[in-house]
Amino acid sequence: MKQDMILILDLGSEQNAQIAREIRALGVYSEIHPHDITLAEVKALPNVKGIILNGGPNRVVDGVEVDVSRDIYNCDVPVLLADHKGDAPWPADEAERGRALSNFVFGVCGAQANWNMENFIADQVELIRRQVGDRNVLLALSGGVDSSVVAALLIKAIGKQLTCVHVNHGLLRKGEPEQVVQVFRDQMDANLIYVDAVDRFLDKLAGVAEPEQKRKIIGAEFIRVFEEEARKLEGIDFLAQGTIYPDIIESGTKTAKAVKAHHNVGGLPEDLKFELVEPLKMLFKDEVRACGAALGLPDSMVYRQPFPGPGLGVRCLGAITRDRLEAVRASDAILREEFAAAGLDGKVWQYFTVVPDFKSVGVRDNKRTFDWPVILRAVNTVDAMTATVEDVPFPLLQKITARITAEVEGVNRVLYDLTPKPTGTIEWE
Ligand SMILES: Nc1ncnc2c1ncn2[C@@H]1O[C@H](COP(=O)(O)OP(=O)(O)OP(=O)(O)O)[C@@H](O)[C@H]1O
Repeated sequence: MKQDMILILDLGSEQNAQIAREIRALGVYSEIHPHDITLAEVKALPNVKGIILNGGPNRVVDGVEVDVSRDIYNCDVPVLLADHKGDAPWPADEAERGRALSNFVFGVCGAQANWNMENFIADQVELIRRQVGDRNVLLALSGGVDSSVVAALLIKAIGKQLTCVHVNHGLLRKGEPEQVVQVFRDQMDANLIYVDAVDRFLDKLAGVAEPEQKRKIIGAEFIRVFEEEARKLEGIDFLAQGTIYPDIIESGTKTAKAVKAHHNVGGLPEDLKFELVEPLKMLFKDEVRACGAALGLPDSMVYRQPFPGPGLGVRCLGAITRDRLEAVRASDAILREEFAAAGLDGKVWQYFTVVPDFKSVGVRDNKRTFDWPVILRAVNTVDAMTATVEDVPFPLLQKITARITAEVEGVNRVLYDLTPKPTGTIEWE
């Protein structure tokens, strides 16, 4: 490993991830570990230059104040105890906090600012080669940021020892399956299995209107398709996954409550046993994007907005029909094009279209129409717990309306969803 490290030991702070990110922003690598790590485990970590004992409101667990083992205080690297008995231990002002961190990291610990993507990629390539040897790895490649960056990293490390499986379930956005094939098969010369499962998914979903039921069918069918492909292959020992650092932090440290189990290609049958390769598990999302860009993935893949697992399936409200699904896909493509042309694509957190399962009366070329509406949604959020509606310029809304009603078959109206979260959720289903 090439980079110096500042270790954050979790003594119940709610700012562990934030402090780690801010230290990394100074160019120094930082990892969060639980408070009961042993001195031997600390010593086994590479290049630890300093330790922050990060106390906070969750320090008292079941009436007992948690602490690290005594010998960590006497460790041969500087130890900073950030705990002011219940107060926020770090300055609230970002610049002041930056100065405090910089003083400890560089002034006290003498760490080098050598955390960068080039070194990270070089380290990971070495680690992946060491873990995998001459064996083979399987990856479910959605074309989303996380699995795409894992794919690019593994292609660099082990080339054709990686097999990627991309499942086109018919619920992807316009151009996405084509882009996966073009980037990974054509440009990166990867082993890519492209599975056209469109009919299979849409047949299974036919007539199913209940949102949770739709999500379950999509999830279960995905596992089934992926499992079938995995069984056709021989000599695969590893499964690569796009687990990222927030997935791990959110699965719970010993002081914080577990937020959620981290998701991945879970649900594979017991007899399909793989060892996991998770090269992004120490990266925050912005670092995953930087890694993807450094590996040469196109911006449209690396900086794409978040997209729900069940894809367009939850934006084609109620029971999915092929014609309404096409209306969602075509209107979504127009919205994305117009937002990009107006420079809103890098600014608005998430924007998409929804097609409900009812029609309204309209008029076109002096003739009565009876068609669907398209609902536009554009929201901003920091943590996805709350969201505000983007104040889209009215002329742009009018232009998008004109294009959608002219170009998308079966649509005669366009609506803008003005609802923040709460009371609406970001997605409609
Ligand atoms: N259509 C698909 N084809 C192949 N693999 C898929 C597909 N959809 C999902 N996956 C796999 O399931 C994982 C979890 O999917 P999810 O939709 O929750 O995305 P995610 O965690 O945001 O990851 P990503 O950014 O890679 O899409 C993906 O990382 C990928 O490995």
